[in-house]
Amino acid sequence: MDKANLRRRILAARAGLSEETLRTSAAATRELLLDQPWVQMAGLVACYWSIGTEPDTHGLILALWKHGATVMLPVQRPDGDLDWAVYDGPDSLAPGPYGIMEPVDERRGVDAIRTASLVIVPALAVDRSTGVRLGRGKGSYDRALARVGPHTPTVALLHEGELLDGVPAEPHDQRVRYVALPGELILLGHP
Ligand SMILES: Nc1nc2c(c(=O)[nH]1)N(C=O)[C@@H](CNc1ccc(C(=O)N[C@@H](CCC(=O)O)C(=O)O)cc1)CN2
Ligand SMILES: Nc1ncnc2c1ncn2[C@@H]1O[C@H](COP(=O)(O)OP(=O)(O)OP(=O)(O)O)[C@@H](O)[C@H]1O
Repeated sequence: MDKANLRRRILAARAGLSEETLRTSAAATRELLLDQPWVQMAGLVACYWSIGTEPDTHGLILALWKHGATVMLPVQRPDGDLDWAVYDGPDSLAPGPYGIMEPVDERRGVDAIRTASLVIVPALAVDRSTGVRLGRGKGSYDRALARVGPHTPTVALLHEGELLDGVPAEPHDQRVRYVALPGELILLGHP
């Protein structure tokens, strides 16, 4: 299946998830991540402000922030690349492109992600054997993840059924090291 069809298939499946499933999945993923020492110890976390049927991050972000971590969220640039700005509580956000909430804080630049100690990204699917990530098709996270060093943990949040045996990959496609499913955190074994 090509990328466009796979995206459509996954978005259609997500559209069928109940509010209840979205809520319980988010809680399970949040607790699982917050239980990891390497998550608890991360001082600067790059995350995303979830929308619609994406794996929900709002509770996770609030918990990380309350715990004392600095959380950066993407700020969409017109060229498709991602700038970064710091979350400072629920009142620090305003709607940006695609209706996604973005921090009003100063922009830290596209390279700010290099300094994160933990990177949590949205994905529509991840390849179980290679870690290759399928995104929304704008290449934004391919550019952002290309700046992240090999020792920084990268985690894609997925719903059940989105960790696949085979995702179409092109040379520019970036991989993630972990996937977090509701109730299951998986360290992918790719080199
Ligand atoms: N929450 C979130 N923030 C993000 C991304 C993302 O995928 N999710 N991005 C990743 O690059 C960037 C924004 N790029 C985006 C590109 C396309 C669509 C998009 O196709 N949206 C659908 C509706 C989404 C839904 O409800 O599931 C649309 O507009 O029809 C969204 C964001 C940066 N911030
Ligand atoms: N490093 C890069 N610099 C500029 N453009 C890029 C880069 N990486 C990918 N692109 C472009 O982005 C477009 C979309 O790529 P692709 O379909 O692989 O996105 P994706 O990985 O699914 O989505 P995303 O990265 O936004 O989550 C492609 O046309 C690709 O050429």
